[in-house]
Amino acid sequence: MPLTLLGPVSLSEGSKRLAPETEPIAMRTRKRMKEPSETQHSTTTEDSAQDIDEVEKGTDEVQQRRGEPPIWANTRQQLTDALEWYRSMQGGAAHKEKKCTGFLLDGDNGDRSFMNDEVFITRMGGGCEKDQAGSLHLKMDQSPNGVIITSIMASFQEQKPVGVVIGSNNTLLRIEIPHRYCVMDWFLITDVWMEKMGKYAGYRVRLEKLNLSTKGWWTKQGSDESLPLRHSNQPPPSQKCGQCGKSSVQIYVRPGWTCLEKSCSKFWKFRDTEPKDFEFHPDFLDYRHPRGPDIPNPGPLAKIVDRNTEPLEGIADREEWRGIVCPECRKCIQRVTWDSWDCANDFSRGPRETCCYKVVRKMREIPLESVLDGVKPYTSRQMEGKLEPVVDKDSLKPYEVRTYQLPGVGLITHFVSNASINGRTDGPNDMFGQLQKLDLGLRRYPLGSAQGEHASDKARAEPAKATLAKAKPATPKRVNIKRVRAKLVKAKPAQLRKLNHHHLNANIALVGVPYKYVVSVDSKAFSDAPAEILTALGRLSWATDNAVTRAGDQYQPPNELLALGYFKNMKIGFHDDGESALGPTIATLSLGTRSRMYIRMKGKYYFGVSNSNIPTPGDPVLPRCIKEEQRRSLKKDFEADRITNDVYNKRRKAMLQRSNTKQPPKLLTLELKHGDLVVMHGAELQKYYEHSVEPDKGLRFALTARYIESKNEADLQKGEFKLQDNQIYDGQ
Ligand SMILES: O=C(O)CCC(=O)C(=O)O
Ligand SMILES: [Fe+2]
Repeated sequence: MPLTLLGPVSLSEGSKRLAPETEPIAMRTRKRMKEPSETQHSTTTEDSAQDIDEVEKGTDEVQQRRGEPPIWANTRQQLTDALEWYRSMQGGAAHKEKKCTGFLLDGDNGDRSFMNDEVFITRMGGGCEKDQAGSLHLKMDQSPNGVIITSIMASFQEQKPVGVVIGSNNTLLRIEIPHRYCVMDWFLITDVWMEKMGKYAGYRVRLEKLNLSTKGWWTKQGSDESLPLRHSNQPPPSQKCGQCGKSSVQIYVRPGWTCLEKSCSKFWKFRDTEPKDFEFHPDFLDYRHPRGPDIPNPGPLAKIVDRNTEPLEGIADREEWRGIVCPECRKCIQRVTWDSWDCANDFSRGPRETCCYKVVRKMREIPLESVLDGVKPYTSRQMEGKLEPVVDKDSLKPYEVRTYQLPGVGLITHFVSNASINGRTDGPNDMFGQLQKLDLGLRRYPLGSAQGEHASDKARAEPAKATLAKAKPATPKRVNIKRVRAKLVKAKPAQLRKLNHHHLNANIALVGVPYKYVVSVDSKAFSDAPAEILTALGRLSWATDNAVTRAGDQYQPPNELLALGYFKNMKIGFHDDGESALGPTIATLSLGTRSRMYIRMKGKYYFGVSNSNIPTPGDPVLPRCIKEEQRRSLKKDFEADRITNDVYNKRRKAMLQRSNTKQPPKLLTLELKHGDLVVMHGAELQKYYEHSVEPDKGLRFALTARYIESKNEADLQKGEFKLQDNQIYDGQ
C-alpha cells in the first residue's frame, strides 16, 4: 500500500500504525529543527543546519570532505551547457520532456531542509518571492499543475534517477564545497508531499542516493564508514486520516503525525496548533528504499571524452555548440569561441585553476541551400501581432518596403529582399559563405550576473557576436550591460526558459564603437575590418539612410557594426537596444536561416505597473496599452491636480493588478528572410518597446549597424570608414 503522500506510486513499502509521539527514537541522532520564527536570522536553511549541527556535533566547523566532485563549474551557464540533465538557468529543479532530471541545492532550500551523506530533503521552487533579507517565501499555495511539480511527480512515479548539484552557498553539509557548482551523484526521488511553509502550502521532496555501495565525495572524512549510512530496514510509519481516509506517512516524530492531504481539513494540523519544534522521524530519514529492477540505469553523469580524438571539423549545430566536461580537470567548459573549447578561456577562471585543455575545431561550411530549402510558410499563429504595415512595392524596387508606425515612438522599416537581390555578386548569398570563412573572432561574451547567481557567475552566452569597428561611448558600457543583461535574464519566467541555454548564446564580433551587449570587447577599427564587412556596412548604411529620410529625419551614418552568429536553436530574448549612448537608429541585415522578430511593448508600459505591481512612474499611456482609456483619464485627473499623487497611485494599483507570469502581447512579428533588412528608428522606440529574434533551426548571421556617441577620439576613429565605390550599395 502506498505510503507516500502524493501520487499513486511510492518507493516506501509496508505500513504500520502507531502512535507517532510514542515512537522510540533512542539510539538515533535526533534531527531537531526550529521554526524560523524562533531563530534570529531569516536564512532558514542556515538556521536549521546550524541547529542540526549543534545537536549533532556541537560545532559549526566546516569539516574535511572525503573526495572531489566528478564534475564542477564556475557558472551556472557552464553547468547547463555541459550537462544534459541540468539545463536550467533558474530555480532548483531542471526538467526535460516533462520529467525532472536534476536538482541544484544551493543557498536557500527552505525551512526544515536537510542533507546527510545519502538523504536530502528540500522544498521545490515556484510561487516564491524574496523578502528583504533575500530569503525566498511562498506567496501562494503551490499548484500541482506547475511544470516543475508535474515533472518531479513524473520522475518520482517512474523512479527516474535525477542528478544533484550542490552550490557553494549551501551550508547544510558543513563541508567546504570546492567550486561554485559541484555535481554530487544520481539520486532517487523517494517522497513528494506538501507542507505548510509559513502561511502557504508547498511541495517538498526527499532524495536518496542511488548507489549506496559507495560514499559520496561530500561525506566527511572519518565520518561513519557504514554503507549505507545509518540504514534502517523499517519504512516510516503511516496513518490513515480519520477525516479524509487517506494515508500519510509520518515525516516528523515531533510534533507528530499529520494528514498531508492538502484538500483535507486536517491537513498540517497538529495537536499543538503552532508547533515550533520539528524533528524528522528517524525511519523517514534512515529507511533505504528497495532498489528494484525497474529503476533505469542512468549511466554516467556526463560523457567525458577527449574531443581532440574526434574529426577536426564540426558543424554549426547546437550539439557542436554545447559545453563539454574537461577530461583533465572536470570543469564544465563552454564553447566560448567559434572554433574551440578551451578550458583556460573562461572569464570566471579561479586563481588556482591551471588546466589548459583545448580542442580546436574548424567549422564545416554550411551551404546556403541547406538553410533556405524546404521552408514552410509561418502560420498566422506564429505571426502574432496586430500592427499593419504601409506597403511600398515601387519606390525602392526590387525591394518591397513595409513600414510599421509605432505611434509616438518611431518606425520599423522592413526591406524585403528577393532572389535577384540575394544572388548578385557580393550580395547576401555570397556574404553567407564569406562570413563562414572569415575569422571575425566571433565568440560568446560573459555578461551581467543573473538573478540569484553567484557574483562571479557572469557568463551568459549570447548569439556569438563580432564587433568590427569601435569608438568608446560616452557612458561607461559596463554599467549598461549589466543592467540590460539582468533585465534580459530576469525578464519573464516564460522567456527565461527560452533564454536558458540558447538564448543568450550567440557568437559575437564587433567592429566600430562598442555596443552595450559586449562587456569588454576590444572592437576592431573599420579600417582593419575585412572588405566583406564593409560591403555589409554599405547595405546597412543604405537601408538606414532610406528609412530615416523617409521618416523625415537626418541620416547619421553608423559607426559600429555588430555581427551575431546563431547556431541551430540559438535565439535572442526580449531586450531593447538601449536608450543612451546609442543613436536612435539600428539597422539589421539577416543572412541564412529565416527568423521571426517579435516586437512588443515593455511590460511596465503595457500593464502600467511593474512585475511587483508598482505603478510605473510617469506612465506614458501608450496607444494599445492595457486599459488605455481609463489610464488616460486617470492621468488627466492627476495632471489637472484633481487627484493627489497618492490617489493616482492607489487607483492605478487597484486597476492594473498584474500577475508576474503574464507577458505583454506581441505587437508585431516580422518574418526575416535571407537578405532582408530591418531598420528600427526612434529613441523612444527602445525606451518603450522591446524585441526578440527567434531563428528557425539553422545557421543565421545578423549584422547590425548603429551610431554610437562617443567623446573618445581614438574610439571614434575606429568607427570611421570610407567605402570603396563597389561597397556603396545601390539598392539593387
Ligand atoms: O538577430 C537579429 O536580427 C537582431 C539582434 C539584436 O536584436 C541585437 O543585436 O540587439
Ligand atoms: Fe536588439
